[in-house]
Amino acid sequence: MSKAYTTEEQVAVAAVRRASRLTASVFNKLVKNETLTKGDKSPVTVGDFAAQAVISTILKHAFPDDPIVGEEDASDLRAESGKEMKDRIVALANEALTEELGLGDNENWGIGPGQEKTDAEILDAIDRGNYEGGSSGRMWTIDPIDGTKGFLRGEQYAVCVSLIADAQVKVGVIGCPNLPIDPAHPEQGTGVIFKAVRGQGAQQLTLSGANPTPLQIPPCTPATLAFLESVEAAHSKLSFNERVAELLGITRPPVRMDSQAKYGCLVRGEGGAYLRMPTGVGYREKIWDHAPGQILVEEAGGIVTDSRGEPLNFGLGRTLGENYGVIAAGKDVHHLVLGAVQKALAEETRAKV
Ligand SMILES: Nc1ncnc2c1ncn2[C@@H]1O[C@H](COP(=O)(O)O)[C@@H](OP(=O)(O)O)[C@H]1O
Ligand SMILES: [Mg+2]
Repeated sequence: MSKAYTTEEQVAVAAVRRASRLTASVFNKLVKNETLTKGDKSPVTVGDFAAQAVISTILKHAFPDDPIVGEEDASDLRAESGKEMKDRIVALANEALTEELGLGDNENWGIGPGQEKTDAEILDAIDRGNYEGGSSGRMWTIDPIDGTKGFLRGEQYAVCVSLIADAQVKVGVIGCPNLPIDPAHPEQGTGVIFKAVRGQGAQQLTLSGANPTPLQIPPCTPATLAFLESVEAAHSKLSFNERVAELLGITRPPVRMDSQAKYGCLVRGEGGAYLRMPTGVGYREKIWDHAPGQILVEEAGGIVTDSRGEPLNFGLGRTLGENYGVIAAGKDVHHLVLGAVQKALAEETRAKV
């Protein structure tokens, strides 16, 4: 019997590779040349839209009936005022879709030489990401540039795709163009793809699709643990992480990094636990920010829960619902981190009364 989700995995990897190459070229062509101190986010916007167009086009050709939950929508680009940006996006998306890459590509997926799309097709592809999500059936998630702040700083960001069926993540692919292939060997360069299929394990590849390496979270204790956490204090309550570290006797400083590259580093053993607690502004976590990471960690032998110890619920719509935070870690430390998180939460509650 053939393995489940083989085509889905191949399509998701092909889509993430092309979109990752596109984002790296947007950075080199646009971000480096534009004055970001003015707060001009247009390069990232162009990159986001074009990368979502590429992934969504590929998914539509391969799986025409599957709905998509994507971060972006094209309404601004359809207005006359969005024309210049739209033209840039269509050009970038077509460049990425038609590039000759070989390695697992397939003309039935709408990619390769001669596969240019019209403006309307590119805009429609972006808008296919408007699905509202839900607890039954298949759906894909796309986060074309996760960690936009990291992308603009030239640091970590990730191109993320997942397949969810009946609220369970089945396939997850995370492309990290700026992540070292092997931190112990910087001369090998950067550009990593993490992938996982339910029941079939997790692997790392290079962005060019080479050197598939199985991933298993290595053993860890509080003595060797460092928290992986956001760079942005607005995304995660970093002072809370400090208290949890204190309760666990953790002495290593946290590793701060943008995007779902944190999940990738966790499964490679660079850290030990990813802790993301809400900052209290009522923000709801988006499913595309955690679905690929969740399956990656679980398939590498780890556990992902919220601060109640409950699994993340991908069946509630575009968000994970009420925000109880995210704790991802190897089996040997997850319960310790969860216990310390609950203790720190109880302290906060006592301090309030
Ligand atoms: N107040 C908030 N709390 C938690 N996450 C938030 C947030 N505001 C934005 N985010 C999410 O945090 C993601 C980045 O996470 P990280 O800090 O781990 O890099 C953003 O993804 P995008 O960059 O794709 O928009 C965005 O979805
Ligand atoms: Mg994101």
